[in-house]
Amino acid sequence: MAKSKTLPFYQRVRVESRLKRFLDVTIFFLLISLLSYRVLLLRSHGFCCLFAIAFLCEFWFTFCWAFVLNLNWSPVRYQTYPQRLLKRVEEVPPVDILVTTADPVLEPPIITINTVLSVLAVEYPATKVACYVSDDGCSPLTFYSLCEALKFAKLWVPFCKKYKVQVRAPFRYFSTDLASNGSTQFQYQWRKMKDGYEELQQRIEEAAKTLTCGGDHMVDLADFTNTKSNNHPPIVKVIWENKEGLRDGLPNLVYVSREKRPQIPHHYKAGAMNVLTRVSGVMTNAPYVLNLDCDMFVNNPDVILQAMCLLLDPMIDKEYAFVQFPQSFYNGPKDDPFGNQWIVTMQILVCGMAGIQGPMYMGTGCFHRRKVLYGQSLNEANINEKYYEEELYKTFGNSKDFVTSAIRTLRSFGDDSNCLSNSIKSANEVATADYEHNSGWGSKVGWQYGSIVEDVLTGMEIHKKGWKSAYITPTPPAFLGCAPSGGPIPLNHHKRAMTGLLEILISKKSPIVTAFSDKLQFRQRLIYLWAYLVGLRAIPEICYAALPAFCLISNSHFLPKVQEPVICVPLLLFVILKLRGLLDYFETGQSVRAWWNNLRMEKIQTMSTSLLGMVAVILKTFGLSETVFEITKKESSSSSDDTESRDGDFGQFTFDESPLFVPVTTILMIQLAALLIGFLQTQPSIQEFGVAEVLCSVWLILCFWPFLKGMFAKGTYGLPWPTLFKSSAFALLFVYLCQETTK
Ligand SMILES: O=c1ccn([C@@H]2O[C@H](COP(=O)(O)OP(=O)(O)O[C@H]3O[C@H](CO)[C@@H](O)[C@H](O)[C@H]3O)[C@@H](O)[C@H]2O)c(=O)[nH]1
Ligand SMILES: [Mn+2]
Repeated sequence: MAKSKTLPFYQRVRVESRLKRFLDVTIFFLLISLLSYRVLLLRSHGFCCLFAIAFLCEFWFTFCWAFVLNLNWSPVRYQTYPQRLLKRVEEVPPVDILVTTADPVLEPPIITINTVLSVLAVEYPATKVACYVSDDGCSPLTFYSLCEALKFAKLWVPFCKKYKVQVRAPFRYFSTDLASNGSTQFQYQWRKMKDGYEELQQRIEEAAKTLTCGGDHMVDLADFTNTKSNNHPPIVKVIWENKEGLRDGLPNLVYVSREKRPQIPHHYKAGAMNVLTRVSGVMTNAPYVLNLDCDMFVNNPDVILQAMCLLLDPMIDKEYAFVQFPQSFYNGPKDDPFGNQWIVTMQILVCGMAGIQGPMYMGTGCFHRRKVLYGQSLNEANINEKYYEEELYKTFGNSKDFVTSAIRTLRSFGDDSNCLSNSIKSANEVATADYEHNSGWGSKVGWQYGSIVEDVLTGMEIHKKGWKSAYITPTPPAFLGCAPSGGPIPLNHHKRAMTGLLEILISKKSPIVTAFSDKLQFRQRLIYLWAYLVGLRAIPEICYAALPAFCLISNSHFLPKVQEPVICVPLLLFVILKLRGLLDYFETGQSVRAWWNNLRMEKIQTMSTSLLGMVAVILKTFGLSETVFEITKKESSSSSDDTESRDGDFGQFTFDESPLFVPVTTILMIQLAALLIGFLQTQPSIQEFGVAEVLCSVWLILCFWPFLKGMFAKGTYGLPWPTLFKSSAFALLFVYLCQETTK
């Protein structure tokens, strides 16, 4: 008995592998050897532009590998024990769950309400949960859907709790057939629920048609008359309040559409999160905040307890500022053809970060301590005298109610839930468009502005204060979202990330600039730098890809010839590097195919999205354009015909006229042209044949296979003419220049 009192709620387990360490170090030494070879060559042959470029690229690769080495060195995993927590903690703390949605077309409300339903049904006392939905689209359809979802929730939530349903997002739950082994009562209830959900779906579909022409609805939509998504007053509506305080009832549900005015910047998701933070602050003010994207439903109903194991452990030496769960996806196509299931990243790379100061904040599926979001540093135990009232108003804005709530938070006072309907007025006040004017929101407190990857930036600012973060990977996965399939969407998605990461690198908050004034751990700083530098790697990658082509066309070499012993170095490097990658895929139970798909997508992404991300940042720096948060289209694969069409074009690439496709098509054409020219030229003198260069070229063509197919396919599966035209122009120019320089 006494022993159970001292058992921790969680354990941090080191999971490093000797083999991987050995391979990582070997790769690093091979890279160094390659560099030394270049230096020797430059010394004996004198300066040569070709070798110099090769040297610079390889120097970059070595530099990056040092970061990777750091990342993979000491991974950890967390093991949680929720049962111990339940035994020892009498009253679990409240949590505010913040969900963002922004566009009823790109993010169909049926997806959002599934997330909301899964939130309302979590295994946690209903009195301790409040769900806030931010709607940046100011859409009556979203509001209507939420109201309808609430009616369904009154049946759904008790059903889930009674039968211990695992997946509590109805569209996923009903995507598998009824198991025949349940009791008859369960079977009856199951059918009833399924019918109820289908009706809900129908009502929303109908509303989508009629709302636009002003149909009559059971829900009061007066607030939405004469509103435009980018021009409207704040709308805060309590959809449900758990007035009686029933632990088994339904959690509070609040709809928030912050004020938008065309001339006032709204800072996209970061802005929406800050409004939600304030609205929830004046309403329920829970000490913990979980935020979810509208497509990330709760897949593991125990998730809050899991997080609490880390946040509440009495034996924690240093408090964790936030607890991040992995971003995982449902319904991923087999073998991850678009490389966006992130399995290795989530299961291996992030564990590497967890072994240092902690994972980055990934924007969704993360529990934050509210006081940390309010700017508290580690060891600054409670709000102290230095916070004069005046200063608080300066930081948090001019709402008395909000500042009062913030003081409670910063002083770690207990529960202070208000009656929701009484706080509507202050909620509207803090959701106005100019509320943040001249305040600390977006810089000192809350979600950070200045980059379209607000999450990484916000997390870094927290780490800079000396806080740690933790990472839990429970089975079944805590949250599941939808990953975009095929063609342009994942590339655009990636481009946005690249743009945002570069924005941080060149900003005032860059970890290089603040190196002497912040509390980032050295190795954690390297991790952030590595993430930001990824955005720059298009240049060395593209240059390196051009080298073999150049050599084939101009009949020269940048790699050792086959008969030279030193050829072993690049050869071994290549083989070990690929095997090392493969190891991670085997470890996470994936196939060789998945490894290959990810490998080639990474190549494709580097050369297209990183490049265009760089261009976007350069344009922003010169004030020529602004970076925009383009919302990713979410597929509602809830209906069965959707799944069929998905299977139909399974894994196929689709293209459009986006400039994103030009760089890769160009490089592909250059390789093809180079091989052709190379073979024609080397006929007479077999001696000069650059085997290594040919292999490089062929390897690239294999990586770009979907594009090669796209050059000959039709419709959306084919590369459009303008893209082909632009790319061939660039490729011809390259060939011409190569021949000119060797004349
Ligand atoms: O003006 C906006 C734009 C977006 N969103 C919401 O932001 C979320 C993420 O948008 P999405 O288009 O799905 O972006 P992703 O690239 O999938 O998001 C990843 O990258 C973002 C930026 O790094 C993170 O914030 C996300 O959590 C992370 O999932 C969605 O819920 C949107 O509704 C808003 O609320 N307001
Ligand atoms: Mn998303």
